[in-house]
Amino acid sequence: MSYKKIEQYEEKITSHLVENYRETLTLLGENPDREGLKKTPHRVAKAMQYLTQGYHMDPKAILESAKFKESFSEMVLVKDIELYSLCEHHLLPFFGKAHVAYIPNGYIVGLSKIARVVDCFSRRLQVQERLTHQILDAIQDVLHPLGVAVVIEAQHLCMMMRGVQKQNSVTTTSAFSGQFEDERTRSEFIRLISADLMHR
Ligand SMILES: Nc1nc2c(ncn2[C@@H]2O[C@H](COP(=O)(O)OP(=O)(O)OP(=O)(O)O)[C@@H](O)[C@H]2O)c(=O)[nH]1
Ligand SMILES: [Zn+2]
Repeated sequence: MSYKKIEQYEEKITSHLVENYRETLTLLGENPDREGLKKTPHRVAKAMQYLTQGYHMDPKAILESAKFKESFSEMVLVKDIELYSLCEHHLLPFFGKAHVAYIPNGYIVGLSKIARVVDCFSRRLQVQERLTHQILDAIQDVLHPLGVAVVIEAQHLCMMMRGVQKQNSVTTTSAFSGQFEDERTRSEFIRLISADLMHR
């Protein structure tokens, strides 16, 4: 599809979303024509398209774009990558941090690309477990490293604002491959993500 055609297609989707959000406001008992709400359907449509833009991103292309041959073979850890996602059950946000490590096997990757892969999968409708595995699989498939580890700690607004209403619960999910399945390597990773090294 040409750039122009993609733009036209996206505008069409936006205008359908706007119509839907106008109707939603009415169904919720609001008047979508009152001053403060006039532009709201358009704003929400744009916001939701932004928050789900990950569907149009290719995580493998992101990683391939900065993959470098290198013989370094110690653990590389990018921790505290903030993430914002939407739970697929309620379309409410969940947010927190991802910690991602890999052990290179001939190739390293630009560090920012790891954070971009986290964004690429976060900006979709998700469950935290699948998000964790998708990040691991993308890195595994492109870099073929000796191992990958992903830990995500997140709070879910669907558990805080509604439903069970627990304000302080944090959900931790993890996925490990290769050398991280070994107890010693995994413990080293856990020690590093738990340590406040920057502030010593
Ligand atoms: N495993 C998993 N569950 C999630 C995630 N995000 C939300 N949930 C849960 O999805 C479940 C959906 O359960 P349902 O019983 O169908 O929905 P519900 O009636 O709205 O549930 P309550 O939240 O308990 O009121 C809830 O238990 C949510 O807490 C996630 O990332 N992973
Ligand atoms: Zn939810």
